This record gives sequence, structure tokens and C-alpha cells, in this order.
Amino acid sequence: MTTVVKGGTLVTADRSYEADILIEGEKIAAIGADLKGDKVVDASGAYVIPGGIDPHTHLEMPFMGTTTAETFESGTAAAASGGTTMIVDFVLPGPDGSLVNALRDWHRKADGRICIDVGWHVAVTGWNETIWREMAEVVKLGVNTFKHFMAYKGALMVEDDEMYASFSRCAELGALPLVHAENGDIIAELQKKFMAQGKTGPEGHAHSRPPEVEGEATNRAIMIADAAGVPLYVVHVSCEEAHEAIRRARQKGMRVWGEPLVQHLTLDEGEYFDKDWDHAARRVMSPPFRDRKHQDSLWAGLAAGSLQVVATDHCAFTTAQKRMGLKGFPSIPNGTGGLEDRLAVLWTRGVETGRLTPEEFVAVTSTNIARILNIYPRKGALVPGADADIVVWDPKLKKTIRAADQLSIIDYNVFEGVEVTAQARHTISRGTVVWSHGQNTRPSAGHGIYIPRPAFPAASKALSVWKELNSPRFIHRDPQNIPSGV
Ligand SMILES: NC(=O)NCCC(=O)O
Ligand SMILES: [Zn+2]
Ligand SMILES: [Zn+2]
Repeated sequence: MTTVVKGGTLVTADRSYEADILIEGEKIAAIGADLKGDKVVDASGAYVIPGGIDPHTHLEMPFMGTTTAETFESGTAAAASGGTTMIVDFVLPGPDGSLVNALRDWHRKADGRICIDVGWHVAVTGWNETIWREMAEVVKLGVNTFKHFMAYKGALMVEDDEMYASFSRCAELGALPLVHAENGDIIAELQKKFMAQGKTGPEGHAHSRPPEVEGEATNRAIMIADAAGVPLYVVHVSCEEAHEAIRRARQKGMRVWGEPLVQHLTLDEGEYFDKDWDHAARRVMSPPFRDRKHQDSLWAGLAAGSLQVVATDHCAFTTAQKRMGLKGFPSIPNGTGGLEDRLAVLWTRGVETGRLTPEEFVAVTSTNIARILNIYPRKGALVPGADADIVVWDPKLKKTIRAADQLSIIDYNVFEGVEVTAQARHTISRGTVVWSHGQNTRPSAGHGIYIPRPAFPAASKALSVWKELNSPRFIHRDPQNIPSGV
């Protein structure tokens, strides 16, 4: 059985051109003019892009005394309808602290239920010999990224020495450390201060996490990565202070990547000052939304290449769950949604405004992260041999985002009322059309598979060779030439 995606303009990270794509089974078999197949997917008047990859989701994740309401089934169905064909979800160790058991747990939740492909990042939330040993097992199981939280004091947060140890282990294993960069100690102090002053509303969340807190932690994480001799990926970069740290590190020749979220690019901190408690609490996430100055910085970083990936950090709680924080903002579960709307909102606010070219859009939604995560060109590319993860992207398909219409099971949408000018006409995942606009069908659970990602020692090796060449020199001195002490 073959399928031809016919009559569209292919857009990849490096060029746009007219061609058909022939799919055989799960793979792209050929790209060219006038291709024939058993079945035709109409792409006339549309762009044809590599399926979106969202490298930052939290589905069915226990967090802050509850569990994210978005399931692997609903979250991946929502993703497919929005043109995303792969997510990478965060695995958190449970009470036994085992990374390997946590990985098994995530497979148990996802296997047979996912509509599109998944990969995992595993969180390192402490440090001991078991974690050191299990990191190697996790890498063998196809995970090449480890996440470190510098915030959430008393829960997930790691100290600097633990981060240094884990980053060094990543360097040995050819894995990439990721960081949530916010100074957790200072946030905890500011939370206590505002609560003591009776400032308990959701806006306290934003006030207790100013940009300086993020900028400091980003600088610190970069310094620790440099000391450990490992590249670094900074998740949810929300402000100029963090972006500046990444820019500076890259100018110095360091391999540091930054990931803004579509929410931080488009939504304003003013949301937290809404008189409606539910409205504000639904938007509580870390780092918080910022003002226009920071948004401009993030857009500029994407265009200039100092930031590389746009994700969502989809960590979705219902309104009822958000109300766990009615007595004080520190108890509002942190997280928002966006998985379903990432491509449409980014296209509308990015490409339609001229801030991004269509090629840059493909780079930041798919190709760059496929390369960073070492799954390129299986994912993130339109080339023969790649997985046929393809989106027919219709630049004339408008809609107004409404929670009432979404596939996500959350009872609201932070983009409610936003008008988007483009959407997925068809989403193809490994050769199967899993979503077609206007056909009232739901992507089928069980289609998605786990995509293992091999370690990528090249970057660490390059760094260690360079570090060795430039290492501090220690001098051997003949004991006879050393003065004896007084
Ligand atoms: N971002 C957020 O508020 N929640 C998800 C967990 C995290 O990534 O920090
Ligand atoms: Zn985070
Ligand atoms: Zn997250």
C-alpha cells in the first residue's frame, strides 16, 4: 500500500519547493514530480512540512500533590490534531527514587494508548550511587537526556554539587543535561514573604519568580555545564535575562541550546492580574508569563538562532485542580496547556507577522530538536528513508481557538479566543493519516510507538578534547627545589 501527498509546497528547515511525496509503509520512499500511489492525500494550495515535535510535555504526571489531568491518549490525540507527530515527555522518579522503575511506569501509562510517537527525558532529582549506575541503564534503554530542576525546593530541586555530578555523568555517557533554570531558594523566600503579607492571589506567583531569578540560574547552569564539560539544553526560557546568558555562552563557543514556549512568546503577565481568580490561576506556570520586552527578546532569539526550539511544556490541570491553591498561590499546581495549538499559534503570530520565515518555523518546531535529540533524519526531515511524519499545513484554514472544540480534556484553554490563520489539513504519522480536518474522527490510541534515542558522544568528546588541550597546567617540581616550611 502506497500513498502520495500530492500538489503541495514542501517546506523544510533549509528550503521550499514544489514536489509530491511517495510513502511506502511507514517511510518516505521518494520525493519528486508527478508521483503515483494507491492513495492520494491532497496538498494542493498547502504547505507540506515535517510533523511537529514537542520536546516538553508532562502527561499523567504526579506533581504538586495531584496528577496532570491530560492523559497519554487525550494529549497525543490533541497533539495530532494540531500537526504534532512526536512528543518527548518527562519521566519523574517515584518514591523509591529509581530511574529505571520510573521509566517502566511511564511505559505502562503510555504503551497502547498513544496516538503519535513518544520519547522520554528522565529527571535526576537527587544524587547517589544508584542514580549514577541507573543513568547508564536509562541510556541503554534509549534515553539520551536528563532533566534537572533548579526550582521546586523541597521536592524536585537539586543542589549545585548534585547537578555537577549528574552533568559529569552525562558527559561520560554521551547524554545531554536539561535544566529548569530558576533559583529555587529565592523563590521559596519570596513566596513566604508574600504569603506572610497576606498577598495570596495568583499574581503572587509571577511576583515571586522575577526574570532575575531565572537569569541567575541560567548563568549558573551554564557555568556548571562548562565545568563538567557537557553541552546544555535550557527548557522554557521565558525572559531576556536567561536568553542573554545563553547568547553569551554561545558567543563564547559553548554548546548551549534554549527552548522558549509558545505561551511565553504570545501571552502576557497581565493575565495574572485578571480579577477572575480562575482565569489567573489557570495560567500559573513556571516561569510565569512575562511582558512585551521579554517576548520581543525571545522572538528575536528564534530569528537570530540564539534560541532554537519552540515547545509547550504541556502540563495541564483542570480548574478544580488549580483551586487547590485558593488559600495561597504556592499551592496552585504549576502548568498550562498548548500541545494542540502550538503550530497554529506560532504560525499566526510568527510567520504571518514576518517574525519567522516558513523555513524557520519548520526548524524551530521540528528539525532543530530532532537534531539536538539525535533522531534526525528519522524525524524532523522530509527525505527518502525518514519516517513518514508529514503535515499538510493549510495556510488558509482559519479558526478561533475554543476549549469547547478541543481534543484536550482540560476544561479551558489559555489561548481561548485567539484567532489562528492556519491549521493542519492532514496529519500523517509513520505513513498513516491519523487526523484530517473537518472529518470528525479521533486519532486512534495505540498507533504511536516509543522512539529510542541513542547517546551522542560526539559533542561531549569534542568538548573533552578541547578541555584537555586547554586544561589547567600542574607543574611537577623536584622536592629539592621546594623550600621547606618554617
Ligand atoms: N512549567 C510548569 O509550570 N510546570 C511543569 C513542570 C515544569 O516544567 O517546571
Ligand atoms: Zn520546568
Ligand atoms: Zn516542564
